[in-house]
Amino acid sequence: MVPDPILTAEAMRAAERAAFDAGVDPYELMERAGAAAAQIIWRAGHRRDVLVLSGPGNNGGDGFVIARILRELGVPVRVASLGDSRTASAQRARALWDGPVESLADAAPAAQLVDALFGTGLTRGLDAAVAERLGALVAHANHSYAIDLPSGVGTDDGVLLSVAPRFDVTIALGAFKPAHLLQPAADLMGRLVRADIGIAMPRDVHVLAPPQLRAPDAVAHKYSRGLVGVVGGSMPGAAALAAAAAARSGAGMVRRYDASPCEAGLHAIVHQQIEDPTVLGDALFAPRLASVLVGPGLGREEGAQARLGAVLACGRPLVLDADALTLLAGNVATHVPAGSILTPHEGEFVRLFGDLPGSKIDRALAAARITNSVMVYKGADSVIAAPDGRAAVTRGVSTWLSTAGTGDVLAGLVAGRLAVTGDPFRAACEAVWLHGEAAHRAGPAFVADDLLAALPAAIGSRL
Ligand SMILES: NC(=O)C1=CN([C@@H]2O[C@H](COP(=O)(O)OP(=O)(O)OC[C@H]3O[C@@H](n4cnc5c(N)ncnc54)[C@H](OP(=O)(O)O)[C@@H]3O)[C@@H](O)[C@H]2O)[C@@H](O)CC1
Ligand SMILES: [K+]
Repeated sequence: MVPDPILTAEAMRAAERAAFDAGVDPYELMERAGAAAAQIIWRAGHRRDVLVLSGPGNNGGDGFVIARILRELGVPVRVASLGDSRTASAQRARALWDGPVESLADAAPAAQLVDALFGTGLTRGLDAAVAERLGALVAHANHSYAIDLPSGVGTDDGVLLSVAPRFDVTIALGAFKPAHLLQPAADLMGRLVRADIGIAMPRDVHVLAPPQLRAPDAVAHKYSRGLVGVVGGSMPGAAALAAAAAARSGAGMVRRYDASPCEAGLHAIVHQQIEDPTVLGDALFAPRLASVLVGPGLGREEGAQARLGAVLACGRPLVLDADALTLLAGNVATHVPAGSILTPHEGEFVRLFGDLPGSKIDRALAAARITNSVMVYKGADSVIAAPDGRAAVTRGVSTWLSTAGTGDVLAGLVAGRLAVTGDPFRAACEAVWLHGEAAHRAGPAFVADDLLAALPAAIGSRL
């Protein structure tokens, strides 16, 4: 499956320039964008009156194309603008609109509202009066559509430059932009649709796509399918959740190494109680271990630090989560073996990497480069980033995942998929997708344990 690209405003302009260099007429691109958006609005099936708000740039130009096409389709359309159109393409689109143009301040509401005020060219927040008028017109409409982006959001980082309303539908032109996926802007998008405008684009940064998984082959055995080690510590519950997720990830076998006695858990999981970090280190040198997870339930006391040290020295592919990340603060650049996977949430990320500049995608990529490892930067808008510049961003993840233990389940899944695939970026992407899919299948108000039962079906859906 070809993943959906995510481009910054500058990368989008570069793709646009490349299309022009290849012979595409600049106005033709605006026609394509406007026509694609008009078709989406038309097909949404609401043919009641439309008010198109048109800004000074090319986003406003798209608005005039949309207005003209919808009117040709028989929809009653009015246009309100913020003033003159400033680009050649927008002026041409405006000239082809043969209806009146009202002022934004005076325009009466309509059943359908199209926001074509600002897109990727927005550099600062809207004037308060404009933002307020936009909000009022959206609130009045039964159906609202944002063209490319809701006016007021920062394209590249998803911050709100001014107050912006929530739309029913957002039509991303050409590519998704970071704001479509990153919070808080992502929350305003409503149903997010991408309109193809037929230009080539890089896909290093993309929306997390459903993975293509494989059933074990005929000669598979438990070791060839991947042996996962889960190193726990003083709190066995979190390690038990992680180990159970690893056991249902498609891996062949899971071994737990805890400091304390193990309470009853899955019989399929082998448990070893090892308190001495030297003995733990020796156990982890087992050549068959295809991945080792440490962090869930590790604790933060001195003994935990020693156990973490044994893991960092073991030479197996690592997944570092939870307490392991807290213990690594201050040493992350020097102590994390290259090729590991780190799974920080916001607080852990800041403790590890401080105040890195840029969007969440930029920060995840920078952290991946600093550690030469894959980053799973968790949240409502999780970003998976690799040191080579690839990144995948989640979309539409269940908000019910914000409950205790779901991070432990994800960490176990990541370790499991790492044991299966041997490829950190791919493993992280597969695990994050399966985790989100299991959450959808678990429905509302689930507990982390319920995700475990949903995992086999989530895997089955991608075979
Ligand atoms: N790239 C592509 O492939 C394609 C792109 N297309 C479309 O083009 C859109 C990008 O167009 P764009 O670059 O003209 O920017 P846009 O968002 O319309 O606004 C810029 C204007 O607003 C102004 N301005 C900025 N902030 C302001 C504020 N707060 N309050 C007031 N004014 C403000 C700014 O002026 P200045 O900052 O200089 O004052 C400038 O005049 C993109 O989102 C998509 O819809 C498609 O047509 C075809 C394919
Ligand atoms: K817009």
